[in-house]
Amino acid sequence: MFGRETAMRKALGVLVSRRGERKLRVQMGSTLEQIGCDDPVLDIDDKAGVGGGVEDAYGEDRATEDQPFTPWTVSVASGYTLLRDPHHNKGLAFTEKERDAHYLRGLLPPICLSQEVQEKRMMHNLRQYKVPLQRYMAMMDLQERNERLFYKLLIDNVEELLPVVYTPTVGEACQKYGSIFRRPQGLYISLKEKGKILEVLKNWPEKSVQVIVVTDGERILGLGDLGCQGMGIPVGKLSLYTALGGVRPSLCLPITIDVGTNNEQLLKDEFYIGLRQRRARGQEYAELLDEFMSAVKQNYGEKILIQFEDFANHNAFELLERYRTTHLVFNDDIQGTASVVLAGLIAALKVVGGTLADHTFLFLGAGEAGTGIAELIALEISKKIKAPLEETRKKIWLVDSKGLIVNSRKESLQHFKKPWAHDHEPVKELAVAVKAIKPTVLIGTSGVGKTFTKDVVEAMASLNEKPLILALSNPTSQAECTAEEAYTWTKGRAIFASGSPFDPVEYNGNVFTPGQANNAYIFPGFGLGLIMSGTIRVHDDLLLAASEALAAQVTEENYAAGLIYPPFTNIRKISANIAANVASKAYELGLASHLPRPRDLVKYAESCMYTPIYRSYR
Ligand SMILES: NC(=O)C1=CN([C@@H]2O[C@H](COP(=O)(O)OP(=O)(O)OC[C@H]3O[C@@H](n4cnc5c(N)ncnc54)[C@H](OP(=O)(O)O)[C@@H]3O)[C@@H](O)[C@H]2O)C=CC1
Ligand SMILES: CC(=O)C(=O)O
Ligand SMILES: [Mg+2]
Repeated sequence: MFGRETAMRKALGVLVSRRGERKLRVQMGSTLEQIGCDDPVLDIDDKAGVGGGVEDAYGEDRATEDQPFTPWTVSVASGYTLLRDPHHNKGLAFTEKERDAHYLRGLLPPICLSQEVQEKRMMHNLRQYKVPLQRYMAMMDLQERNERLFYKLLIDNVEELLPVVYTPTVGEACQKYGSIFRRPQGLYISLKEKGKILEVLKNWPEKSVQVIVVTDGERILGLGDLGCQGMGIPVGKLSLYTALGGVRPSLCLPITIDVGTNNEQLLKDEFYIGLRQRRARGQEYAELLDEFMSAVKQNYGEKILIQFEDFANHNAFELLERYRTTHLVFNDDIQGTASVVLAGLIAALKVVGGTLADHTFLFLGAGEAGTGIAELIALEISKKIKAPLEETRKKIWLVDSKGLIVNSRKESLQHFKKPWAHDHEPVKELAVAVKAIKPTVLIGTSGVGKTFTKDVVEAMASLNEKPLILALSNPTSQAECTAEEAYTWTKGRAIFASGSPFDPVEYNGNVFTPGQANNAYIFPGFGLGLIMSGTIRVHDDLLLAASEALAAQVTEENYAAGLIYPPFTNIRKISANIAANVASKAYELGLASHLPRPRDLVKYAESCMYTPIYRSYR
C-alpha cells in the first residue's frame, strides 16, 4: 500500500517524507514553496513503508507522549482519505471505475447508487426525525461528510430544509451548540489570538476566499448573547450563500470572534465552547476587530466581502461606519433586512395601492433592523418624489422599549434613533401608538415575541382595509405575532409576512399562505452580484437595486395567493436576477472592477453559480 502511495506521490511530483524527524506541515493543496521546500524530490525512505505488515512506519505508536511526530497528508485524496474528504466524497455513488482508480475497493459495500437515490434516502431519513434539532444535526453531519449531497438536498428541497439549517432551528442549535458540538466548522478568533490573527487566517485550508460571514455572537437572532456558540449563524448563512446564491462553498468562510459572553447561563455551562469571561469592550474590543479587519484584507485582498451578522447594535452601526469606506462590508441585519423589507413593500403596493409616499409606517423595535429598514424606505421615497430625506422620514415612526420615539426624548437617544424623533406627545403603549399614528404598515423588529397583541392587530384592521403586518423577529418564538393571529384578528384581511416561516392558515374556509420576510432572499444574490462584478464598496443604491429585482420576481399568481414575496422554490433564479441588478448598478456607479462588463448579466450570474452535481473522477 505504501509503495502505491509513494508511486502516486512521485507521479504527482509532490513528494513528502513520512519520517517523523522531518517537521514538515503539509496541507491539502499546499505547494512545495508553501511547505518550505525547494527540492521537488525529497528523501523518501521507501523501505519505511513497503510491505505494510505491522510495522509502525510513522513512529506513531512507538512515540511516547513527549516525542513529537509529523501528521501529514498528500495533495490528492484517494482510498480512505477520499471517503473522509467532504469536498470529494460521493459515498455509495462512486462508480465501479472510480472505485478501481481511486483505491476504494472494499472500502465501500458493493452497490453503486446514484446521487438521486442518495438524496431520496437522506430525505427519507431526515423525515423520520420528529425533533427539529435532530434534523439540524443530521444535516450538519451530511455537510461534514458529503458536501455536494448536502447542497443538492438543500437546493432541491429548499422550502423544507431552510427552517432546518436556518431560522428557526439554527437558533436552538446555537443555544445548544456546546452540547451538540462534534467537529469544528469555520474559524474561531478569540482574544487569545490577539496579535496572531493573520496566522490564524492562514490556518484555514482554502486560500481563495471571497466571502466571510462574521459574528461576535452578542445578538443571535432574538435570542440575545450566545457568545462563541453564535457560530451556527455564519455557518448557516454561508450555506445559504451556496445553496441560494450559488457561491462556491470553498469561497465561503464562517468566522466567530470570541471576546467573551455576558450570558451567565453559558458562563456556568460546563459544555460551553467559548472563552469563560465577560465580554471585552471599548479599546480591547476595537483593537481586536481592527486587527481582524486588516488581516482579512491583507490575506484575501481588497475584494473580499465581509458580512457582519448578529452583532449587538452598539457595535454593529459603529463597525459598519468605520469600515464601509475601507473594506467591502455589508451588515445583513441593517442593510440586508432593509432591502428585503423594501422589496416586500414595493410588491405590496400592487395589493394595497398608492405609492410608498402615501403610506405611514410604524415599527416596534428601533435597533439595527428597525432603523435600517426605516432609512432605506425613506431613501427610496426621497429618490422617487425628489424630496429631502428629512422630509420623507416624517412618515416613519418607531417605538422602542421606552415607547414612541419623539422629540422630547432626543437628547437621551442612541445616535441611530435620533433621525426618527418626530414631534408628538410621549406614548408608551404600542396599541396607543397605532391609534395615534394610524399606520398603514406595522413592522415588528423588537426581538420580543407576542408583542403584536389582539388589541394592536385589531387596531390595524380597524384603520386599514388591507393592513400590512410584518412580524420580522426570529426565531419563531420571538415573532411579534403568529400568522394565525394576524389572519384571525384581522378577519382574513391582513397581508402578513414573518421572519421565520409559518404554515398556511385556514380561516373561514379560506387558506392563507404567509410569506417569509427574511434577509435570506437578499444577501445570497446581493453577494453574488458584488463578487461577480468585482465590486469594491457597498453603496445604498445597490441595496435599492436588490429590492427592485426581488419585488419584480413576485408574480400575479403570488399576488393572488396573498404573497408579497416569491416562494423560495425559485430562489436561484431570483438570486441571479438580484445579482444581475446589483452588478448592473455597480457598473453604472463605477464600483465594479471586472471588465469588460458581461452583456447579459442574468446569464452571467447563472453561469457563475455552483451546482452540486457530482463530478466524474479520472
Ligand atoms: N426577518 C429578518 O430578516 C430579520 C429579523 N431580525 C430580527 O429582528 C429582531 C431585532 O433585531 P435587531 O434590530 O438587530 O435588534 P436590536 O437589539 O438592534 O433592536 C431591538 C429593538 O427592539 C426594541 N425592543 C426590545 N424590547 C422591546 C419591547 N418589549 N417593546 C418595544 N421595543 C422593544 C429595543 O429597544 P431599546 O433600543 O429601547 O432597547 C431595540 O430598539 C431580532 O429578533 C432579529 O432576529 C433581524 C434581522 C433580519
Ligand atoms: C435573519 C437574521 O439575520 C436575523 O434574524 O438576525
Ligand atoms: Mg442576522
